[in-house]
Amino acid sequence: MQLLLKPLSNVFLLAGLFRNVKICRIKRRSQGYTEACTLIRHRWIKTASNTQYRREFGSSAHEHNIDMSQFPVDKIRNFSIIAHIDHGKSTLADRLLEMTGAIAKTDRNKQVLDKLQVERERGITVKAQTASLFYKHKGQTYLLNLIDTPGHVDFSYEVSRSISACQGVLLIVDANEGIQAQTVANFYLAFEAQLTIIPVINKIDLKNADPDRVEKQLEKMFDIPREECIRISAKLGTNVDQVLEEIVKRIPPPTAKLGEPFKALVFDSTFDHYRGVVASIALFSGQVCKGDKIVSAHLGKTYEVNELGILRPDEQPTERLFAGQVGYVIAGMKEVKDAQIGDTFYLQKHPVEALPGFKAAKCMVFAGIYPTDQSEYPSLRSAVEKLTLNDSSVKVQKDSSLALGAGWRLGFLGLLHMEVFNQRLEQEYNASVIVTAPTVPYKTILASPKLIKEYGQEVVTIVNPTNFPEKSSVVEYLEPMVMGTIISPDDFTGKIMSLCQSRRAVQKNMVYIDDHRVMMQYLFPLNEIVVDFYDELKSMSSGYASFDYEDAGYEPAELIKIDFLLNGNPVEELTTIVHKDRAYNTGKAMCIRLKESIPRQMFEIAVQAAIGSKIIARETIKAYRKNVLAKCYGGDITRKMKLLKKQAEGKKKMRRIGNIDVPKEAFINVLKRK
Ligand SMILES: Nc1nc2c(ncn2[C@@H]2O[C@H](COP(=O)(O)OP(=O)(O)OP(=O)(O)O)[C@@H](O)[C@H]2O)c(=O)[nH]1
Repeated sequence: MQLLLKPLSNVFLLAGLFRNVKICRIKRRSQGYTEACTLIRHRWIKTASNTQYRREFGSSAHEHNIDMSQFPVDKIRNFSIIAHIDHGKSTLADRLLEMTGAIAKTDRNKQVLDKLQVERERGITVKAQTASLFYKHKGQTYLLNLIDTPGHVDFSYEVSRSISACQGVLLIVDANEGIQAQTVANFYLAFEAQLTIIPVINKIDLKNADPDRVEKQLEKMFDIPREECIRISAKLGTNVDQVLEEIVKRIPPPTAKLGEPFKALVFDSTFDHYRGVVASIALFSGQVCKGDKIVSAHLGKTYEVNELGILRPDEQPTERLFAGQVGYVIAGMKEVKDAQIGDTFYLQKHPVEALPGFKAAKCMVFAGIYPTDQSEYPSLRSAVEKLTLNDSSVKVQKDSSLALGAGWRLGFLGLLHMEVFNQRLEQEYNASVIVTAPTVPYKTILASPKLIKEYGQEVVTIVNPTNFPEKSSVVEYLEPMVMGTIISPDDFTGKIMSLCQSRRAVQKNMVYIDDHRVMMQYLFPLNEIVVDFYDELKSMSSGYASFDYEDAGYEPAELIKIDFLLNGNPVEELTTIVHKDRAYNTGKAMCIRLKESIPRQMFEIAVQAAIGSKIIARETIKAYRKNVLAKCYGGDITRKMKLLKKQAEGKKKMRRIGNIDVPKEAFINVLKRK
């Protein structure tokens, strides 16, 4: 295969020698930090020799104006890589990019598609990315469009979006860990979408790898014949060439109609500070080129195409995009709402029927977000707007509170999703925010005519605990439920069962997936698993158990609102809704954890939990005077100033309630049971 690729790369190399610096605009998708990277790269490229450049980026960056018409639909394969978290999707994507010449083989090219700072720091994929690869097989060049997807349960919405633009998937399973909870969830996503599934057993280089066992599991759970599995090591590159061959052989080309009018699905979009919205599209029919006037079926707005091309994985402009291809389009869309994910684009002169959109992502966790300083509200608003364009699964609703001022109530797919969003706000937009304790969306059936009139309906979803109506004005409270799947070695079955029972879960199913591994399914109240269930499950099973969940509707529940007070001042961020039977224990435990999280201050602090006007728990934080200058005897003024400055910086990370400073992370930490 290397031999086949060589002539292709030579052409690119020659093209590169004559190309203009402008061509090498290495434009990463996404925000702030990536733009900084772009500038640095621009500068570097200008001074670098071609040889250096090639070493850094590989031959593909020199390609330009590829004539996409040389890729008839039957030579196109659109596929996704799906797997449980950490089973090696991004590593395999790196190898595929390297082997097809899209990037150079250097150690620096690790997890190339994980572009966000948070992805690299946390070692997880958050945002699905696209890369077009050119692959030569039996004398023919194929265009393989690869969409890398996240593995964590919170980001499964990204997986289902990616899948809608594909005809096949590589289902990666770790040869040591075997089938895990998200493997099951992802398999069914692809299966229900009727995609071709290529099972790939990864990490066969590991000492404890047992691919035979994994093959048996795949056969038992999904009816996948053993001979269909490909055994690889994405890290070492073993058998990755076979994966490329099988993509071409097994995955069908898209059923695109070139002769029909242009119709494309928007499956992703990002916001670029300089060029506006960059939309990723999958073309179902026709073709589009620069200057074309396209219409968004959802909004009915018309835009002129300024630039289009493919992602390799950096943007590479082309003259046209054809039916069956996946690429990007920039069309002067300035408003973040202009490129809705799931929308259809068509030509103004040839209107067509819109493609079916996506089911809206369902938010499982809600939290209030407020600027630390109200004067920063406008800049935070623009950051939230831009970030939600990149992450359309976040639900945004304006909110305001007496204590915290103007802000938003945001809906997330899970707690990790929420943490990642906040981290991105801070890292990419330099925003300083207060995040309230996360809550799940409860429902109430209202009885009070006054409230029914106020809300305009009888059944209301409550996403802000401070608005939770009193028992006297409702017929019934309802809480969201989820069906949880746990896969674990059977040594931990007993412990896991008691953990689930302690979380008010009801067992629905239990099967052995092989001699030692068991899959259990439980119906959980969402509130019981949202904050710390997964951490506890992991620690009690020494990291071996995996967990995934899906929406299972609502069930009636006896719920109660608990307020928390510091020296009599209510702490709105902590208001919590719990099951009636848990009220006393939760109130007590949260007071204790609050006491541990708030540093002692110069006066005594009473930490109280209350239901209505009744105090149900109390802790006291003793007075303590922290004199940061105590160690500075003598008259070194600069040292004193330094210490005072450090203390002031520490205070920025605090939220002031009355005259009490509370560390911001305390609001989430107090909800964690261990
Ligand atoms: N030994 C070995 N390690 C591997 C192999 N493939 C991936 N890894 C390692 O497994 C870890 C996870 O790999 P990733 O490629 O980030 O996994 P991922 O599935 O993309 O993870 P998420 O995007 O977070 O879901 C990394 O430390 C990789 O170096 C392999 O074939 N052999």
